[in-house]
Amino acid sequence: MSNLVFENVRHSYSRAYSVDINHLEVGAGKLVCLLGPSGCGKSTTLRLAAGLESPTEGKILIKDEVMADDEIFVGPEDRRVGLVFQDYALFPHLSVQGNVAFGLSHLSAPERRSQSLHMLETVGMSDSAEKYPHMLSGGEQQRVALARALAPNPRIILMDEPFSGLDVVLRNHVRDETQTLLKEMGTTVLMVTHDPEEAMRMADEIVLMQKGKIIQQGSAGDLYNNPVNEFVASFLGDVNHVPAGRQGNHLSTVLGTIPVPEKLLGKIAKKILVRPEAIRFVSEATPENPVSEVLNARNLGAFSLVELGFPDGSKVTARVATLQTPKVGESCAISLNLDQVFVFADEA
Ligand SMILES: Nc1ncnc2c1ncn2[C@@H]1O[C@H](COP(=O)(O)OP(=O)(O)OP(=O)(O)O)[C@@H](O)[C@H]1O
Repeated sequence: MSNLVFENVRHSYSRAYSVDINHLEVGAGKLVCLLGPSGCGKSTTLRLAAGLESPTEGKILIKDEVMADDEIFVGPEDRRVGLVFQDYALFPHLSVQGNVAFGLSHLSAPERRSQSLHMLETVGMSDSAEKYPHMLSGGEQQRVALARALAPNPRIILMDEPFSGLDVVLRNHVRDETQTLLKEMGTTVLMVTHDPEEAMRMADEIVLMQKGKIIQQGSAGDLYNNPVNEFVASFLGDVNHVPAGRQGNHLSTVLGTIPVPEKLLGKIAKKILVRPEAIRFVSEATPENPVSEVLNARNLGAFSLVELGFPDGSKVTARVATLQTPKVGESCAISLNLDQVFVFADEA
């Protein structure tokens, strides 16, 4: 069962499509992240799901009920969705409890109070029920915003960059806590983020967008380990761009020779993309394990980034466990873990 479905949904603010999605599904109980660079259409997709924008074409369903198509448009107040925005949008003149009770107007006054207190307890904020939003920290306001969104028992929670107002230390803590809570409650979530690490940390599924379109959808592992193109490979993590020359069914590079993937036989590929962790140090140099010189090594705690130079003047960055960090000036033979090396056909 999917809680949210987009079918051939297009939307434009002016002439070009800001969103052009053939198919998007958010399964019940899943936490799905819309990820992509600024302006790629993430927030518009979320606003379409919320009913804050209406599609130019296509169909949007929530729990199999049509929310928008050529004839029907269900407004945001009737969609039974919960919204959490970047700035939390709490009402400053209402107490914390009043904020959470706001969306429960269908209940009697005592029921509203007990339901809102229950939600505050769930997010660990019941001690602050009588406080006002300005008396809370950013992380606490975020929790109240989440309680307010969850209180009416929505069919899906829509979150737009919900952690971007928090400082780095608090952000990691609050997002882990939020994810645990949402999972415990079995809530279905569609969340916007521009931060790949946040998406990989939180999402069951990532939907990576570019220029209004979905480029790839899958688990963090799918996108990181099997990117469909250079954009996906580079967006999810660092890659070295290494020039390559074709020799029959092989590509020859300063890092060694690798077989051309079957799907690219007959196509042109002038470089390979190599994740820093694909480069390993080996004890002996061979034609397949070329020698490099360590130009620089930065210790980042558990691992180090090591800059390697080659006789033709090219450089790459390797990521290795700090305990295995070589010394600057040392010569090291390297090998490649081909699972973290990507080759794509050149775009014409
Ligand atoms: N109200 C608007 N009027 C006209 N164009 C808009 C409006 N809102 C967004 N756009 C345009 O639509 C496209 C998609 O914008 P959207 O805000 O959905 O992207 P986004 O991926 O959420 O970006 P960001 O990460 O910067 O918030 C962009 O080209 C943007 O300039």
